[in-house]
Amino acid sequence: MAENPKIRTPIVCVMGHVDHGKTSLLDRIRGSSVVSSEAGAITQHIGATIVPIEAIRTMSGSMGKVPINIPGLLFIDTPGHHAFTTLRARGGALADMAILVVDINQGFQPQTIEALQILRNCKTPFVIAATKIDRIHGWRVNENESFISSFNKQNERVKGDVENKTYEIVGKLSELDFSADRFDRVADFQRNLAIVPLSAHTGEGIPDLLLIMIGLAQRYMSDELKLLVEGPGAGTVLEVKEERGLGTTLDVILYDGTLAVGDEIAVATQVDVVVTKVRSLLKPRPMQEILTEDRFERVKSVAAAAGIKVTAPNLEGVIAGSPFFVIRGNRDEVTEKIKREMTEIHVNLAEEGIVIKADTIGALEALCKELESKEIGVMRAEVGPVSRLDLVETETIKNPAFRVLLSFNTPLLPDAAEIIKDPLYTQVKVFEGKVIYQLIDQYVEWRDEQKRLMEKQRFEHVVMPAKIRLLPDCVFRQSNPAVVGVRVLGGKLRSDVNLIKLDGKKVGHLKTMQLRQESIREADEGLEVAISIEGATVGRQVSVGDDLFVDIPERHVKVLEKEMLKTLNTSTQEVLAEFTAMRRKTDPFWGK
Ligand SMILES: Nc1nc2c(ncn2[C@@H]2O[C@H](COP(=O)(O)OP(=O)(O)OP(=O)(O)O)[C@@H](O)[C@H]2O)c(=O)[nH]1
Repeated sequence: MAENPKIRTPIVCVMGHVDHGKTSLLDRIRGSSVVSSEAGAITQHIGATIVPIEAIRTMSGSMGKVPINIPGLLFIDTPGHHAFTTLRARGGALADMAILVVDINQGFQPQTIEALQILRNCKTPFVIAATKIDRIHGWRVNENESFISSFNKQNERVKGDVENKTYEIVGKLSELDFSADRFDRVADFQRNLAIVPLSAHTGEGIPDLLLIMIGLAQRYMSDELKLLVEGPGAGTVLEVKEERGLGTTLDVILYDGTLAVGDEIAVATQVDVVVTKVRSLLKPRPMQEILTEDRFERVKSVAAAAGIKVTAPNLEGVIAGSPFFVIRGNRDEVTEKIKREMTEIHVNLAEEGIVIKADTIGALEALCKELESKEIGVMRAEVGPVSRLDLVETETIKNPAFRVLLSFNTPLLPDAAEIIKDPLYTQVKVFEGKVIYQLIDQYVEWRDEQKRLMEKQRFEHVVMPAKIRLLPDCVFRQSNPAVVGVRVLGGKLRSDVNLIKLDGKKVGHLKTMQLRQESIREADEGLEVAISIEGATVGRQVSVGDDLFVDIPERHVKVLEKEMLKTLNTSTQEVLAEFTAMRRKTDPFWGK
């Protein structure tokens, strides 16, 4: 038995990219724990597997000599970050710790990064399981051995391969600001992530993984794991299931206190809180009794941490992820608490920002936190599918960059899907996705592109600096309008601008521009073009050989100097400097 029974079993969730081996790892851990325990020592659970400390000690042989006061580890059987974000306790993740599975041969994938972000935001301690080492070319299997012992038996090439692949993972993690190393080289587990190379198929490295998890829990989490065995049960609904002959049942992970038959309990439905009485508590039958009629074994009570099936009246409509509390004379307090947990997201909403919708409160919070870390404000965050009303409300957001709805893992209702097809109905931009960071990337890419387009439009209307010289023998018409040949000395000459002399005196309005009889809108430095000037007569306001500036309004100079300077070529920058120097001779603050 555990030396200190007051610490409860830490709850562990396995996460990682599709097909990287989450289920295989869980199966292996389950299988090995059955094999390593004395018959009957294993307690069966619903929706979860408890690996008792004795099993971990047996598996790890001499490695497991360290004093341990944690009763074991409880693995949630459903892997993935959806489970992680849906299963909540006290406004945070239900899982106390996590294992992030990374296929050592494939390295990081989109969902690996997403899981990392979720874990970082939830401040959940975790370990990296670098799986499938048995697939490394030339690997010699040493079934169920510790990683180090099996690694030392490999040839140099294989060793080098493992090292390189591990370093690739270290490198990727460092890009994401995590400091990590192979577990046996980590001195401070609070600062550095441990990477445990292992194989779910051969069991190599599994003892190391379990020991590291135990070590982490007992060194850094003892406070959080203090158990109130005597208190009323608190848990999270893992699944709502119809069972033959039993009706609607709840699979519950109890993380605190005790739960007994006859207890009054409170759980949430989509719209309300249900208070009901526990009819029975069920555990799966041990393997050897599987043939008996009843698939479940009835128990009178359970203490945390445990996975248990609960039957009771009125459970229809209860939702997975709901809080589960035993009521002991504090009914109102408990129902209020559940209502709060179901609706309250622990994030800061911004005054100006986008709208987000997600399938669960946990997912909503994860998305919100990630957006916050990227300094993207969220004005409204809600659980549920995207409705027409959501779009109508998003439409009222003034800033077009925020007139956006991110829909994470939740469907668009038909009426909403209908109107987003037609830009006449709604200008709301909707992004849908199942991977948080990809969803955010899509939005950011769109937003930056919109910004570029808007800037481009604005900049197109800015009068560009240019300096020109009237060429000799090129006066085609004296006046009304004057038509003359000019050379662009610098900058960018565009039509429809006012021309002035170098001392600021007005000349006239450059109306049109031609190059070899073709109308053009723009001429760069060095070009010789014919221009028409309204309001000027050659010989009066201007003469052949004169140099002229394009007159730039003061507020355009501000935009040019403050926002566009980097986009201007050297020649244009030089003309701008010359022009502003002329203006600032009489007014040093002109255009500033
Ligand atoms: N050789 C080898 N194959 C493995 C190992 N772990 C998993 N696999 C294989 O990899 C594939 C995917 O493994 P799963 O455990 O189903 O992966 P998963 O991450 O649970 O997949 P999803 O639930 O679809 O996200 C299966 O074909 C497994 O047999 C391992 O350690 N070694």
